[in-house]
Amino acid sequence: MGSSTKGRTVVEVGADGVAIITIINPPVNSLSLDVLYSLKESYELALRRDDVKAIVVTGAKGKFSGGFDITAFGGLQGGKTAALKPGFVSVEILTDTLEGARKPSVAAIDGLALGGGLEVAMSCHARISTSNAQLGLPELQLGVIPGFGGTQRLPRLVGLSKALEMMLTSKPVKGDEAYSLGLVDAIVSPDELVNTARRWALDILERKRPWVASLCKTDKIEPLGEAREILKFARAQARKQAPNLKHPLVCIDVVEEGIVSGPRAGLWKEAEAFQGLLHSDTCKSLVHIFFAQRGTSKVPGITDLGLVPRRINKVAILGGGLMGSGIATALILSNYPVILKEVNEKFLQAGIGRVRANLQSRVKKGKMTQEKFEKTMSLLKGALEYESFRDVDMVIEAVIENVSLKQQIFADLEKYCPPHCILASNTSTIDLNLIGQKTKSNDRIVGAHFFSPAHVMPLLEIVRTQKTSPQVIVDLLDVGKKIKKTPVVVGNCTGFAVNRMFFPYTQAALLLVERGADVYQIDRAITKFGMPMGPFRLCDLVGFGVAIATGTQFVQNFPERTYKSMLIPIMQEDNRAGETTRKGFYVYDDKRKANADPEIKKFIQKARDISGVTVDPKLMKLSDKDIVEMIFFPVVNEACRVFSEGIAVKAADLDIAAVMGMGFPPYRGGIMFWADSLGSKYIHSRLEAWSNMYGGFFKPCAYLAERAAKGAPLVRTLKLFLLHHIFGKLMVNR
Ligand SMILES: C[C@H](O)CC(=O)SCCNC(=O)CCNC(=O)[C@H](O)C(C)(C)COP(=O)(O)OP(=O)(O)OC[C@H]1O[C@@H](n2cnc3c(N)ncnc32)[C@H](O)[C@@H]1OP(=O)(O)O
Repeated sequence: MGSSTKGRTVVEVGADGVAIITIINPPVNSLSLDVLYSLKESYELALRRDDVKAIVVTGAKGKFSGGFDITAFGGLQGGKTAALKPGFVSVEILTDTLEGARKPSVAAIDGLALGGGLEVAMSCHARISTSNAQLGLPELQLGVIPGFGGTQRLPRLVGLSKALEMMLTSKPVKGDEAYSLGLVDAIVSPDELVNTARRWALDILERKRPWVASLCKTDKIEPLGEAREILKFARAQARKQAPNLKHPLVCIDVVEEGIVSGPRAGLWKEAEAFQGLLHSDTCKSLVHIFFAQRGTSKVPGITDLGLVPRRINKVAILGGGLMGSGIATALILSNYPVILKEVNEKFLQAGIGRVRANLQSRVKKGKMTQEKFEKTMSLLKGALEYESFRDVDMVIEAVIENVSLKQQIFADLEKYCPPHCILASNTSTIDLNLIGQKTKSNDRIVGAHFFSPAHVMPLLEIVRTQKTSPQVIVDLLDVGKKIKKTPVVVGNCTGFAVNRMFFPYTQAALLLVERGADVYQIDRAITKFGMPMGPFRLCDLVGFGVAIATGTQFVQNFPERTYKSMLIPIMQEDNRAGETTRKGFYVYDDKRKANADPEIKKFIQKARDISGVTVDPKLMKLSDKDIVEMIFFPVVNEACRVFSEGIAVKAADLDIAAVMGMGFPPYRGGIMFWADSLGSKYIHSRLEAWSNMYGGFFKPCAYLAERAAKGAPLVRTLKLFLLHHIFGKLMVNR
């Protein structure tokens, strides 16, 4: 491989006359431009050589291909890489060279065939797969559509409904399902894969098996009238599920073109649409999220030290409440033996019952067999004493947010757990230094902040103090990966990254309502923007008790920028505490459907009287855009503080924290990415103006002011940021 090339294919011709073309581009054999050119050359070579009778395409090291090289998107978008002629890959290489070849070819698929990878495989004349291989077209999760013929070939192989489902959900299918769908022609073990494929290719040549060009198949495509109905339904679903996204609709249009005007016309429409979507903001945002998510487990100064994660054989959890039982569920689901400790038998049984219910719901949904359920449950043991903690490697404390209780627990843990044991707390707000104050074990104390429900939500905030050892972080990152969480490593402060960024979200909403804005218009505007729910609906869901407890932490720690509204406490006094009491900002019917409640006007008036604020006519007729900005710019402001204080090392980590912890729409790229799309100057000027009108809550922080003054983006490159930090420290130390 030349030093400047990225990946290649190699050709090896066997004595049986079958040329094996292997894609080599670690780690996932992605299809870089170099790989694609090389694939074309390898095919041309195999077609030219008289000793080659048939062809097998496969991927090195048990992975067929993870699809088009996503790292190349940036270059194509920024014009640094010359744009490919539309149709160059889908028509010239895959259709004319591979599918149109006068020698048969078979794809031998192990590991994964995703996106462009599956599109290459579908251009071969047959596909052999292993049962565990993953096959899919997940391009829509990146804001584009399949661009190498997938929109045309997949419907012809598996039928329109299934193809649309696979593309619109981006969910791959396993080899076995692919076989039953007709996407692959046989399932074999990895050892037999290439040999079966080469035999299959020769059988095609000898007309013992059919020579199928997927693009010409018609048997799986529904008659036109029926197809139109399916497409209509898919469009309605896409509009409902993702009203802010255009590319799912483009995908459906492109599929339709192939059905109405023929696959060749479909290929051209696909090629043009792909080029257009590649340059969309949605694609740029989603590609950013793709890499940001993978970047969270790369922590400078921690994961680059060459430390190897230690084996965690057994975990203990303190507290079987909602959080503790959720964490226990997540751990046993990934085969960790768990001890769940409670203070008495009644609480213990309730905790174990919650874990059981979590697993049973998977059985009910058909996601788990009864046998697996029993096996998983057997990993959980209950305890009332610390005796069984003598051989645990990690403890996660998940008791109520009470500092002295936690201090006592950590002092006890130090006595009973082995000296190597990681002592983690699931606190969402309390300073970890305070929690560990009565111990000498601060190097192994760490925050493991899960989000509720812990066995479902994908984020794990790993909180390090200045004393937490890098080994402990590396260990916890590994556990996080094994239980399928996306970890974000952050520094220690009130609320850490997610809750700290999130607190202005509700605060801004309360401020606006007290000054005349409408509760329900705010929630509508925010959900239209793409949040799963608005701030008031969220308060109802979380419950007013929790909202008041966390709010108090922020009032105490950041008094200068906390908006002190009495609205929630006043409502709570009147026995409205959110969804659990069936009354909060909304009223809830038997089916838990939220309905607006005109009664809340009286509570708002009361809160207004206490704060002494008056209604501002301007805030009574805010546009949706104004609402989004007044709610989210304070969030951006806090994110800037979190970033500039070094609580998050990378701005991209905050993007992931916002998407996975707050439900910020990924297609807007996360909080900092979105802010930069609007510009620091604009955000600063808006905050400054509101700060003059409505007080310190909106005051832009120093970092935001500095970036705006320079007209610079909020996100500095990591290199510059680290230089700044190191240089700053040197200056302080002088
Ligand atoms: C024209 C075409 O139709 C357009 C396309 O093909 S677009 C691409 C479609 N393909 C995809 O969307 C697949 C994206 N990749 C994935 O879903 C997952 O990475 C995977 C299932 C392939 C592997 O998952 P997993 O084993 O958990 O490893 P994961 O950490 O995600 O990836 C391993 C590395 O491969 C990289 N990678 C994965 N897919 C890649 C791709 N298609 N291009 C470039 N790099 C890729 C990741 O960035 C990561 O790099 P890092 O180690 O430097 O962080």
